Amino acid sequence: MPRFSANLSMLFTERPFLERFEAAARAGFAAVECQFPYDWPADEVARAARGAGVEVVLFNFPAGDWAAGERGLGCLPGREDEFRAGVARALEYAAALGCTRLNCLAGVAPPAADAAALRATLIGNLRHAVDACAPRGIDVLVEAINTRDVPGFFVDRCTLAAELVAAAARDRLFIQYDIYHAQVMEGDLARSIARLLPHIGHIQFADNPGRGEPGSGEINFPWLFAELDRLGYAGWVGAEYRPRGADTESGLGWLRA
Ligand SMILES: O=C(O)[C@H](O)C(=O)CO
Ligand SMILES: [Mg+2]
Repeated sequence: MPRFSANLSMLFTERPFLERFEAAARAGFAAVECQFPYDWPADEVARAARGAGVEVVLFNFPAGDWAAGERGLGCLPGREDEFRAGVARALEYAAALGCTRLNCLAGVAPPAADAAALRATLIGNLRHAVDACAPRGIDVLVEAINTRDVPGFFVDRCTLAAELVAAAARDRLFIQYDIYHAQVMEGDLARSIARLLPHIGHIQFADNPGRGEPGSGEINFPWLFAELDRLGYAGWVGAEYRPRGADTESGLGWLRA
């Protein structure tokens, strides 16, 4: 069985953020991740994780003005200083939390932007992030997000994420393979995971359609989880879905199974 982590930005949201760590531990998770911890002081987040006895395995670099529709700064020309400040902030949280993986969201391509300029900006930012993170023992990830949910997201396929990882040419830079986004955009999950496996540093999942828990849609998760074992994937697999019921616990049948 893969090693599962609970994404606390989507699971256990029936509780305040700092209480979700304990809830995840009680439900059987040894590890948690989140999208953005920055609304809470790093020492309070660290205390919650320590108190619950869970490892914090992943979160994202700051991603710009979320309320205004921004979904990452990685590919945005002219925003490099802000991206770098975000890397520094993420590193402070990572140190407090003992977290060794940080995910870069590329962002939404501005209308009529030059794709070559966006790509060059993203590669430069990924190199900067790795150069800042690797000496601290932290891996950097880049994730593909589907453009049905986030129209215009620059890195829309895992194949593109893989190309960017190769182009940036840095050790400790990996793909964050989100099974939900990959199913929407590319399908053929097992073959694609097998092909990209040496470059995958973290996996996340939700079912499709609806981004619900395993069993709510079309993906055969028992088979796919067994396949991750068969392929020898040893990293974390993050549950990043919207629970269907009012409480997260009632939708954890897939974990018990
Ligand atoms: O939406 C996703 O799949 C990402 O993992 C994320 O953290 C964006 O908020
Ligand atoms: Mg994801």
